[in-house]
Amino acid sequence: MKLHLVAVGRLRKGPEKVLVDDYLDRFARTGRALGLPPINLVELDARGAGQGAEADLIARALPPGAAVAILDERGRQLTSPELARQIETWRDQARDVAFVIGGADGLTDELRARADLAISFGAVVWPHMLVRVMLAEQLYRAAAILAGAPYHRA
Ligand SMILES: C[S@@+](CC[C@H](N)C(=O)[O-])C[C@H]1O[C@@H](n2cnc3c(N)ncnc32)[C@H](O)[C@@H]1O
Repeated sequence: MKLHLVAVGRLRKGPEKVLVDDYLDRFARTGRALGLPPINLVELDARGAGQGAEADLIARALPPGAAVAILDERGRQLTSPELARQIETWRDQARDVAFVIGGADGLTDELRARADLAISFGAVVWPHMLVRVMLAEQLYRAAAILAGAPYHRA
């Protein structure tokens, strides 16, 4: 299994980068004992070329055969344990997974149609850099749930 986080835009030095790096480090440490690999962050820079150019970059970044989990406000609002179980299922199937976060222009209908899962963090639209932070935290939380660690207390 390989895990990829495919995101439009480059995160510069700043609070969001500190948080993303921290949660991805924690995921790597907690996931090791669970057979979960570190998350490979793929940053795509379309330099404001628009949704079509971003879609092309995303399509090229998706490993063949990988399950595609897009972040989309119109998607499903999973509980954290549900996300953890989904990741466990992909791990048990030895399935590669690509989590995809769009840029300012969002994701295309084509990508929405081909996605295996669309994850929503609520009906409101969040800035993509904050979605990256929230996803990194939820992935770490998922690993903590699977490990039975006390981080998740709900
Ligand atoms: C600024 S938003 C793009 C908004 C764009 N106007 C649209 O209609 O999709 C950038 C990216 O953040 C993610 N995103 C924003 N809000 C979200 C939410 N509530 N749940 C999940 N992902 C979200 C999506 O991947 C989106 O493509």
